[in-house]
Amino acid sequence: MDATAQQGHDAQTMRPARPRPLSLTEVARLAGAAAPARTVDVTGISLDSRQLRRGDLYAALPGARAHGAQFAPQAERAGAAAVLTDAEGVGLLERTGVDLPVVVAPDPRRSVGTIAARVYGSHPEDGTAPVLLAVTGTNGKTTTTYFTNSLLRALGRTTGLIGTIEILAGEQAIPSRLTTPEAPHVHALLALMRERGITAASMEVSSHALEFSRVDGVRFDVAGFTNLTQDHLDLHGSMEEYFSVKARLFTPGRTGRAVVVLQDEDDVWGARMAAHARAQLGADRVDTIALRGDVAEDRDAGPERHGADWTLTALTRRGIGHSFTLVHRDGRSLRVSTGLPGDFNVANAALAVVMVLASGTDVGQLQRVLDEQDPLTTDVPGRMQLIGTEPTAVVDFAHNPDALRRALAAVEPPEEQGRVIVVFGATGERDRTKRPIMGAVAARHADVVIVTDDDPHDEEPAGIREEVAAGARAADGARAEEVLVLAPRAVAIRAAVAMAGPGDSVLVAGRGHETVQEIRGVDHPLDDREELRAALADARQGRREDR
Ligand SMILES: CC(=O)N[C@H]1[C@@H](OP(=O)(O)OP(=O)(O)OC[C@H]2O[C@@H](n3ccc(=O)[nH]c3=O)[C@H](O)[C@@H]2O)O[C@H](CO)[C@@H](O)[C@@H]1O[C@H](C)C(=O)N[C@@H](C)C(=O)N[C@H](CCC(=O)O)C(=O)O
Ligand SMILES: Nc1ncnc2c1ncn2[C@@H]1O[C@H](COP(=O)(O)OP(=O)(O)OP(=O)(O)O)[C@@H](O)[C@H]1O
Repeated sequence: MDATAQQGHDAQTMRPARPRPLSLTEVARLAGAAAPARTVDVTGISLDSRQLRRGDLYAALPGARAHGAQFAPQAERAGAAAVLTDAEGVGLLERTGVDLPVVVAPDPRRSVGTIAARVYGSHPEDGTAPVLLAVTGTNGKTTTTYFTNSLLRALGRTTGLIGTIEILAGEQAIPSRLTTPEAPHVHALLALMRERGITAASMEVSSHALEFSRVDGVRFDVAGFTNLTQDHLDLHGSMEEYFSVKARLFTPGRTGRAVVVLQDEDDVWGARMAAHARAQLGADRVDTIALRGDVAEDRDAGPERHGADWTLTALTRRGIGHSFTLVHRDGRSLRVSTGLPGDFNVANAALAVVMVLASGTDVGQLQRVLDEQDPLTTDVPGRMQLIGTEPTAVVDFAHNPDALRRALAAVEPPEEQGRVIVVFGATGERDRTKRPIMGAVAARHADVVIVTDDDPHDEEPAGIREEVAAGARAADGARAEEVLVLAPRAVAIRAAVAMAGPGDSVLVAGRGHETVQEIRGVDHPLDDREELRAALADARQGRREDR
């Protein structure tokens, strides 16, 4: 076992075995700062004193709660070789009495990625870095990266993955903390992947990552866009700003090619992202996928409504999933199927296929792999995960209005033979505006709405539940007969199962693969899949005893 593997199960500690020492003078140059009075070589970079290793550059950055310079004494004790900070940080450093060489840059966060790329050698010039695929968008990033990972493996590649659920940089899977890790970890992981012989990697890129420079210095081969719907307005303020942050990924410094999904004729964001990508990268470096034929007919309607390169046709149900054909306007076509339920997984599967093609795969080879290995029928933990039948019981990660609407549609019993019962809540201290909207979506698409807790964080849980339930009660055109408010979550799940008949569907939404619920800084073990499984088993047992 090598040193990095011995560090255990935390992605934050994973580093390549052979960093490339970098002088502080070079650090200053990369940061656009004056040369330091004292120079020294650094062999790593960290923006967290708790994860710092001997010889690292400590990037002391301003944050929402604190300024990193406050933690410089801890960084010094951990063996920091130097500090990179801003003007405010210098003042704080002086008060701490830390005696390390310092580089002062106007906006140091913006140079962390470039410095990390150099010191870890994540993008060597000899072209031996893994082929890198990025997926961004409000929903579907995790699923699409699981799909690209599975396709690339089926094609014989040794693959890596960075995303919300886990990080794969070799044999071990490491649970993730963030959808996209901080820039030092991203570059360390990419360099480590190369050392371990990984030839292709898929990565989720969140809007937080783009806003906080977590993927600066990363050059992707192909970037994919799933969709843009309401979420994270607490960070971005407006949909326009949210779009412009996502659009940063589709620029020449960050990606070679782009693949953009066009949902339907009303999908302004997809059409705008395609136009933006074409303007930035050149039309021949962008592929669009129209999920419906009528979108493709817009080909000559101007840059905003540029028609699609690929059109999805012949969509049919296959088990609980779908099969379909992707047809290129030059006549090429691919038959694709996925065993994952939901129309949105058709979109995710199509995006994954076109991204893998765009990364340089031959159509014939890809078709063979699709036919022979069924790579798009792969498990994605907590995404439309079927826990039981009779009633159909599903755990899904839907935690915003669009995802919830689509997940509810996907669990609809055939021909109105049963009811839909949904259990969900909303996260505390995040986008409050989506709470009543999610309540209304649930009331319009489910027969019974059970509002409960998600991760309240430091917010009062009852208040969050009430905001969601108020939206459900006030919804126009509501289908729900009942809106119940029940907590804790395990009790809400049991109540849903207790009222479900064999032909009904129970959807437990919002937490997917998560295994702890955070309330006032304390993590409480909670896994929706286990709770639902246990509730179903008890209900079965109860029925047996009643007989
Ligand atoms: C809004 C946001 O992204 N915040 C991240 C950010 O926090 P911050 O800069 O405000 O940090 P702070 O606590 O004020 O501390 C300031 C600085 O001191 C450092 N520090 C702090 C304490 C200490 O003992 N030593 C130390 O060095 C911190 O590393 C930081 O650089 O930097 C921290 C350190 O890297 C992150 O942990 C933290 O993510 C928080 C936990 C978070 O929850 N982020 C979420 C919202 C997020 O990024 N989510 C997206 C996906 C969203 C989605 O699609 O659903 C993601 O990509 O995961
Ligand atoms: N293409 C899509 N369009 C709309 N909703 C989707 C799509 N794909 C998945 N979903 C819904 O969104 C939920 C989250 O899916 P997934 O984890 O793949 O997305 P994500 O973008 O990675 O989300 P997050 O960043 O919050 O983890 C799913 O559980 C499902 O309900």
